[in-house]
Amino acid sequence: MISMRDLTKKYRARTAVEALSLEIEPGRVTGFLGPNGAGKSTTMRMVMGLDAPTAGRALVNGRPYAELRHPLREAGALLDPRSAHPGRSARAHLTGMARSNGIPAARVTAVLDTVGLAAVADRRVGSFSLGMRQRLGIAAALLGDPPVLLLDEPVNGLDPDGVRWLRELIRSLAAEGRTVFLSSHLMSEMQETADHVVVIGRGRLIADAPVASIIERSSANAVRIRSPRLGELLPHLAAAGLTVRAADGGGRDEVLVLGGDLAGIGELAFRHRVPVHELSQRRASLEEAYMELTESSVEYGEREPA
Ligand SMILES: Nc1ncnc2c1ncn2[C@@H]1O[C@H](COP(=O)(O)OP(=O)(O)OP(=O)(O)O)[C@@H](O)[C@H]1O
Repeated sequence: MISMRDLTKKYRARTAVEALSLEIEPGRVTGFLGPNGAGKSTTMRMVMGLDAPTAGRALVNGRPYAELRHPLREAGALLDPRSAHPGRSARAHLTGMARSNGIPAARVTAVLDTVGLAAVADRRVGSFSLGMRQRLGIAAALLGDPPVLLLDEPVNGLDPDGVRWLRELIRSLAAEGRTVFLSSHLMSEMQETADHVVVIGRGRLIADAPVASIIERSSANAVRIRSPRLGELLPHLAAAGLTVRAADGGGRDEVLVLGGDLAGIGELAFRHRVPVHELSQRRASLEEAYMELTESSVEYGEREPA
């Protein structure tokens, strides 16, 4: 379990993280989302005791990270895949960590196997690709078999097989009852992996809710309706207070109806004797829901021309 209470970090005049209060629960994958510069890495660094909060606090299993007796056995993190020394082998890197944390050497072999680096364990880390470094960072996070895991952009650099492997690993870690806190900019991957998401923008909390309810609330949920006499139906939809917009990639005989449900719209068409050739639910994606939530808090990057 990770708890944050009014967690705040200021860099001179800039507030990177502002009064975040959150409980990251065990037994599920919590995705951590936000635009570039929103404060995700800073938050994770404060949880792991690498940055001191300006105000508030972050607790891991009820205590500040710095006060944990066996930190690697309580929380593991992948924060920077470049943190391993390039001149050392993967095995030497992990063995050093295990030794200084009282972790049995057998764990090194076990985690190298888990992340698929057993065959290259004795090669210098400097010769590793980004994906291999990510795997090594994940091995380091898993080394102490901790109940809490923080992974900052772990998908970066992984090939499609690697992405899939990581998704399954993350899901199984949460299924074992661990707390998994994961940041990523890949929304489709997050939708597949996370049970719950925390969204921040400009350091402030925007949403803290199950993935399903974040998607449910999106205005991109709609009913697609196709009819050869669509023109007759449109005034009735408007009279029922429903908004209509062009269907993405659809023809002139179809529209998306916002704010209604399948049954109601089907019955409306039936009452007015308008034939319907298609009536289907269009579900929003996490990406669409996320875009709406963060629209006003994007600081960096391109904007749509006005
Ligand atoms: N050491 C530092 N000194 C000054 N400002 C910093 C420092 N570290 C982070 N910041 C600022 O704090 C803000 C939050 O940065 P952070 O890296 O936590 O965001 P992020 O959500 O992880 O972004 P990204 O998605 O781009 O990785 C940014 O405006 C950043 O410039």
